[in-house]
Amino acid sequence: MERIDLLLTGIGRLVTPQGSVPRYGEEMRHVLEIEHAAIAIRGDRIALVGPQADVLAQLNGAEIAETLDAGGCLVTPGLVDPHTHLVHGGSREHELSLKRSGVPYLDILAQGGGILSTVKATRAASERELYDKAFKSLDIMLLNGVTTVEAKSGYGLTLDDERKQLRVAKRLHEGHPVDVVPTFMGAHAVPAEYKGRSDEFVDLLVQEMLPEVAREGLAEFCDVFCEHGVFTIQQSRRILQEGKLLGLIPKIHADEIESLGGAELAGEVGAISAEHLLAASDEGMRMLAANGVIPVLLPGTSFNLGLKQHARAREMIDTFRLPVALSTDYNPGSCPTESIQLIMMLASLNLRLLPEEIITSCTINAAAAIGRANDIGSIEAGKRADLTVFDAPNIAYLPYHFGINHTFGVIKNGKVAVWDRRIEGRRSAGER
Ligand SMILES: N=CN[C@@H](CCC(=O)O)C(=O)O
Ligand SMILES: [Zn+2]
Repeated sequence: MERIDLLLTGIGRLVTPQGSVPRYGEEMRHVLEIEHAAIAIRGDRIALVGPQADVLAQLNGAEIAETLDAGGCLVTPGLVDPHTHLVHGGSREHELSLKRSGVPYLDILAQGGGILSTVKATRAASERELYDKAFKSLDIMLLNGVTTVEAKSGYGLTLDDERKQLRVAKRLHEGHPVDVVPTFMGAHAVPAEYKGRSDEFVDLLVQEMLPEVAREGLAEFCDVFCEHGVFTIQQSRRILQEGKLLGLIPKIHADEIESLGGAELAGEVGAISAEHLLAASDEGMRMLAANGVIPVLLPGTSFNLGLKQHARAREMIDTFRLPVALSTDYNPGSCPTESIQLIMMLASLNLRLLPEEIITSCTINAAAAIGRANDIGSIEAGKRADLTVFDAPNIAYLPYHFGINHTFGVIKNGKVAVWDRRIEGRRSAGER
């Protein structure tokens, strides 16, 4: 056996989905569970995983640079957050009372607030300010156990301001332990200067913004807010198809508030994922399934907007055999939280997902929603050594004991990124 850089022992329970593709329907419940496990890491890769006795036997005679005892904690793959609006200026607590008095989300946007208020703040912010603010959010995500995050632009809405957001995302990827995956979302809202002229804004997007973003390699995905009063099905189709021709993989905010046919469009254009989907039709869900589109559900958003309706996750899994993923949708308007563990709780409460389905949704299926299921999302030899260590006896405990952060440790790219001294306390307590 070659040299091992890091050996993680004393894992009370290891839970992981398996494979390099999304888990569909009832497969989402099939996770591997190993008690008293260990993981050997070489460089940024997992070299060995299994029951501790087996791993130690296989390592017999190997040089081990560092050994860490997980103190009997629960270990899962590093969590993946595949839908965030990470980079933005300002915040929108000034809209809270308006929202709570019953003014709908889309009405606030139509009045020039909502997303457009964050557009003003983002345009006014320097690259440094955007970087520092997003860096803090990434710290919170990491401390919550997240190791990879998708980040959308969409608060610039001019070529230069969109490029500014995407450049910040790139620098964050380089400068923060959490990996940041960039998505161009110039079609997030029609900016004030194009009010009533949305087709002209779409021309600008297609003719100038998309080609430049693709030319500079600033994004992997292209996303559109397809919604009543924002971008129509026809406009969304045009943007996503043009983006696809330029090598940007389609994603879509679909059927969040009204059933417009966004899920159907996701299937038609071959999107990698469709997001929200509260109002998706049966035909829409059938189209997602027929075209391998991953539904990314955002229960924090429906919760925070006070909506009675939730995405029909049980039907998606049980009837349509879809590979559901979960995400925070972290953004300053509809879901101002970085806490993926809150989302786990809401997925249990409002989407009726089982603990195994929740773990799968936050790991391998979330990784697949950003095209990375072959690299992250499970604990297997050869995969990236991204691991989250929880102070919990099992995975059901995570959504059960809610409102707190269970994460005690995070290994990112084979390196210790978070290690709470309370792990040591757990170990000594276990030994007594
Ligand atoms: N729905 C559109 N976009 C975001 C919200 C953005 C905002 O309100 O600033 C979402 O995914 O919920
Ligand atoms: Zn969103």
